[in-house]
Amino acid sequence: MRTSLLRSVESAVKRSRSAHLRRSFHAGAVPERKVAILGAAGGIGQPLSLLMKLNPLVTRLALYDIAGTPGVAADVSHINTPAEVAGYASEEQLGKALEGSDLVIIPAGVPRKPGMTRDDLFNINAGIVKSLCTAIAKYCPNALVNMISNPVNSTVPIASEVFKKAGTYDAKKLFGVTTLDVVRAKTFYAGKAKVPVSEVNVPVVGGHAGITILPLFSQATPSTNALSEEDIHALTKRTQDGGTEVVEAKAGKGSATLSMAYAGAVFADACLKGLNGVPDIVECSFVQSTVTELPFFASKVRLGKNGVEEVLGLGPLSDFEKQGLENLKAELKSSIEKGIKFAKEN
Ligand SMILES: NC(=O)c1ccc[n+]([C@@H]2O[C@H](COP(=O)([O-])OP(=O)(O)OC[C@H]3O[C@@H](n4cnc5c(N)ncnc54)[C@H](O)[C@@H]3O)[C@@H](O)[C@H]2O)c1
Ligand SMILES: O=C(O)C[C@H](O)C(=O)O
Repeated sequence: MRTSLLRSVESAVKRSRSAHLRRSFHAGAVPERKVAILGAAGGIGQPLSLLMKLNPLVTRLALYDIAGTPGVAADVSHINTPAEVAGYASEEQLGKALEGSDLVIIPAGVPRKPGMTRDDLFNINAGIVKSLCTAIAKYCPNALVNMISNPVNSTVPIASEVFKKAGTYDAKKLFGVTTLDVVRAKTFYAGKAKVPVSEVNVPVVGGHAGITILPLFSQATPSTNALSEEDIHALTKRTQDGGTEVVEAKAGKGSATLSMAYAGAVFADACLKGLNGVPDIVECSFVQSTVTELPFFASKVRLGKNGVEEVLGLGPLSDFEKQGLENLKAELKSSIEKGIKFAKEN
């Protein structure tokens, strides 16, 4: 009788201890994180919402769009992962969607059709980004912002100006998402160099349009002697034209959505890990920078508890890359200035 009583007390104590350990582990090691996706019902937004619902670091997922959000939110919410999903479907609900967010991902805006440049999207997307960033400044001024909407070379400067005007700008928290360029460079390099794609790393610097996209294949790992100069030039061109390759293949039905959702989810996961204090999280991103004379530039960035912890330098460049760097500066400078001018005048 006594032994059975003792056993049941012991097991109750054990249960309570392990419940306590579980609670303190959740409270201490994995903080609650709210992620908002603006443009969640779009070509990128939908698969990105799915991928963020699968991310164990996300506690709450706010899906906002001007059309189609209830369906996407209901659909994604049925997936049996912990993140709680809520849909927000009109401008009046934008504040609720943003409140308490740690990370806001913006894939809102129009995509390219064949024959267009990313800059051709400026007239429509600049206004969309400006109004969304005005709301971010109001409702979640401390959130990290992952800008996907094109032209990234201009939308990131627009966001910085909107935040400056609102008095909330923190350069450490604003990121242009260029991860898709890295994803492409890794894939194309692995195919050509015949190395396992999962082991490949290639930094991509500069910006996110045409020749402003500069993959640094001289720093690619695993390194190889198997590639000729001609191969490197062709890989560079293919990476720079990767977006156009998809736009043409989709023949008027938009631009990259699935690979972009993957890239966006990879970058968002890196941001969340940085926020949670995971050390040595490094990704390329278009951020405020002193790496060159340009005020914004994509390079490797170390992510931390406040967003950007360190903007890393370019490392040694080949002569071909040095030339590419000089060639991209004029276009990137003018796209940055165009964004700043728009935000100052509107
Ligand atoms: N950074 C990159 O590497 C990268 C890659 C691919 C696409 N993009 C860009 O991402 C953007 C979206 O592409 P997509 O294929 O998903 O387009 P899409 O048209 O399929 O979806 C865009 C969504 O944005 C929504 N939207 C429009 N105005 C809005 C507003 N004010 N607030 C909230 N939502 C709004 C639309 O309703 C739509 O659901 C485009 O600008 C595209 O060029 C960037
Ligand atoms: O090419 C586009 O217009 C979309 C995006 O920027 C991409 O690189 O795929």
